[in-house]
Amino acid sequence: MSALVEIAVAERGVDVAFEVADGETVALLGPNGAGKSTTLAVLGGLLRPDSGRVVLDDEVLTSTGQTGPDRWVAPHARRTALLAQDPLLFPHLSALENVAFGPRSTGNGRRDARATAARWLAEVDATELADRRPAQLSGGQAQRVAVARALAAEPRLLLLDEPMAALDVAVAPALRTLFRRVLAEQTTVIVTHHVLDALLLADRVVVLDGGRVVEQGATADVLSRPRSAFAARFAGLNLVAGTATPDGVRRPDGVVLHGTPGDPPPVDGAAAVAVFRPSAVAVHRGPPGGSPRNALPVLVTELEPLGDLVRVRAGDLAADVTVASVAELALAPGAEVTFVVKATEVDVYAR
Ligand SMILES: Nc1ncnc2c1ncn2[C@@H]1O[C@H](COP(=O)(O)OP(=O)(O)OP(=O)(O)O)[C@@H](O)[C@H]1O
Repeated sequence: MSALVEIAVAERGVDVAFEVADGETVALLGPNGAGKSTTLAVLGGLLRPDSGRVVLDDEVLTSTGQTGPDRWVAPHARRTALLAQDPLLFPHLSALENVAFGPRSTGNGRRDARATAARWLAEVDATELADRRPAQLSGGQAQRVAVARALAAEPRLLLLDEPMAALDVAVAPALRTLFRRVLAEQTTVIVTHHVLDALLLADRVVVLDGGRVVEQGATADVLSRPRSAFAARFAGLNLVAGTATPDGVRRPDGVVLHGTPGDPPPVDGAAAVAVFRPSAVAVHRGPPGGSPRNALPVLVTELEPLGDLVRVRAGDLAADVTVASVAELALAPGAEVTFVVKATEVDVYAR
């Protein structure tokens, strides 16, 4: 089941277009207010766009402001399933009855629906929870039952809105493993703020910012060679945007970062980005002496613990340094320092 999405919701400043191939999982990424939940709501039929269309294989679910008659398929008739942060199980039904609800409502007999529900509960390792009411389930258990309920309805398109966000960090990995298994063949759109979800679950990512698609592509490509500031930050990489020089990128302020041009190399003078890891950055109090390294004068904005290291943030840029060097250099917000990175650590891509 493949999906075509081209929608605009003027009131929310959202205007996005992307496709989901059959069996593919696409992650919608982006900062708060980017339009991710709005897009999911339109896909699930909870919100009507001002214009655009949503097409699942050959069936038009939504069509507004296009040539031809408007079309609108009601949420329950779309065969899409939405799983949100909060599992939203029916409180008066057992776990098994909750999961059987979808098969029942698509016309299956009671016995068949219960058999399907039992199969899905087993699939999510929740067989022993079958007779419990939602109030007797932990957050992680309830979310597993909600996953079974969503999948038992055999949705043509599964919509996941930060399904791990409300869970303990201890529970999230098990659920992620479960999703990895059950999403393999399922056409899915997932909204997430976690890089691991994108890496482990999504074939492709679509990055939204300010209601627009700013970048999309195979997950590994976008996260290792981000073109947008958001994707770089999401992937934990530094990104400097500017125009291409023969061996680097010139920032609007004239500072040039030298690096290794990607393939194909950006055209001289065209928009380009330089990408490098925070761990490749050394922090100096003054300009580095003599060597031909890249030097970026910056103002420290924030220090964050990062395992054994400290992430030194300077606006959009970051350097990972040892606790000893933070002490030695007396790093603190407001400190004027130089981020230094070797050209061999910098990759340059066309934007
Ligand atoms: N119910 C609503 N009514 C009107 N505007 C809304 C509503 N919900 C969201 N918006 C606006 O629509 C835009 C897109 O918001 P949306 O919730 O889709 O973003 P998001 O990417 O899901 O953000 P977050 O990561 O914070 O959930 C924002 O400008 C937001 O303020």
